[in-house]
Amino acid sequence: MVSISIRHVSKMFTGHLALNDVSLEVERGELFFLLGPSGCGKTTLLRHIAGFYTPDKGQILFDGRDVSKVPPHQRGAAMMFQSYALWPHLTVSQNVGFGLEERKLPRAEITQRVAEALKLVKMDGLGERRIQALSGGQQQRVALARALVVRPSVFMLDEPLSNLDARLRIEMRSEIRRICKEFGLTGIYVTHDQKEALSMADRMAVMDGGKVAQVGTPMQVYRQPVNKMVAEFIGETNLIDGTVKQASYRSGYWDVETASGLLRGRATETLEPVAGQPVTLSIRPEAISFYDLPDSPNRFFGNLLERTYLGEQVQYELSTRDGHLLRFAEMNPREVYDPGIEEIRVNVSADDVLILRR
Ligand SMILES: Nc1ncnc2c1ncn2[C@@H]1O[C@H](COP(=O)(O)OP(=O)(O)OP(=O)(O)O)[C@@H](O)[C@H]1O
Repeated sequence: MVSISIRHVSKMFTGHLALNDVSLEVERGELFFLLGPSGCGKTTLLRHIAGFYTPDKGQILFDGRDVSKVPPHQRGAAMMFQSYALWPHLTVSQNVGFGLEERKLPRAEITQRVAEALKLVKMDGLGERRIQALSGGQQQRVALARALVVRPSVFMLDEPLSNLDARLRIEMRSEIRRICKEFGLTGIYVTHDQKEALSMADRMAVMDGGKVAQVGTPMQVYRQPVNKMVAEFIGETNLIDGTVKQASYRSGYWDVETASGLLRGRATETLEPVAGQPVTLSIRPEAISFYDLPDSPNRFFGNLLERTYLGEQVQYELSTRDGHLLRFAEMNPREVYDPGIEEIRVNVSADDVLILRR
């Protein structure tokens, strides 16, 4: 188990700044996610940690030791790619044991460690199978075993689940997390799938344009996004522009003038609003309800445009009086409302109206 420090790392690719002064601290044994839209620099950062790239500026430290110029195979890190990169002509055991053969370990130890790794990923008994004779999910487990068999101190995963179907992806999320925790691995996991990150991460960094926009636990990032980009990227949200009018009688809450009238919201930890400040309000769809909410001054009136029934929830679109489109969701719906209904009123608690810097 090692801790990883990334200190002021920048990387330029042919006139394009792929990483712009990135600093992060990853704790020992932590499963840390790098998340963000395509091209934001996630893979480039992961490759720096793995040692495939050297930073133009800054340092990467493992347990306080500068490894910026240490080659990949001397960093004690293992990497798992989206494309598994298994050898189709070898058996499962041969694939898993390949790294140990290269290190010239004794035969008996290789056999024992391969068997252990296969057991860990629930593939025991399938060691003699050819790779072609495996399902996508099983191939994924073999790739996992192959990465873990060398007992890495840092485990890096680059979109490891993107080739799996939806059901397997969900199953493998908890499997990978279990294995990382059982092994006590420091894991760095790259994905653009926010559900994967929210469900698996101890902490995450949301990246944008080569910079770190926010670092936090899944709940911190979801509940306290620092800006519009993070609020929109992590989960769905409704954004409404407005101007801060005054502090409300409850401390931490503010009244904001918007085209939909006066709305009351709470400021995030990183924002101390002042009267007259232009802000954006973020309201999650699941926070909006048909029902009156206690202590809620926030109401929207409009016509129901769309309805999507999804079983555990029903999603609606409301066209508000002032011409906004408001998306909202009722969880565990016992009844549904038809599109076309006019003059509907929906409510949202001040706790769920987040005031963000504009
Ligand atoms: N070897 C390279 N040479 C030149 N430009 C590169 C190279 N690798 C990445 N880039 C550029 O650097 C930026 C960051 O790329 P990177 O692959 O890190 O993004 P990403 O966040 O992992 O995206 P994705 O989710 O699409 O994989 C992109 O603009 C990309 O085109």
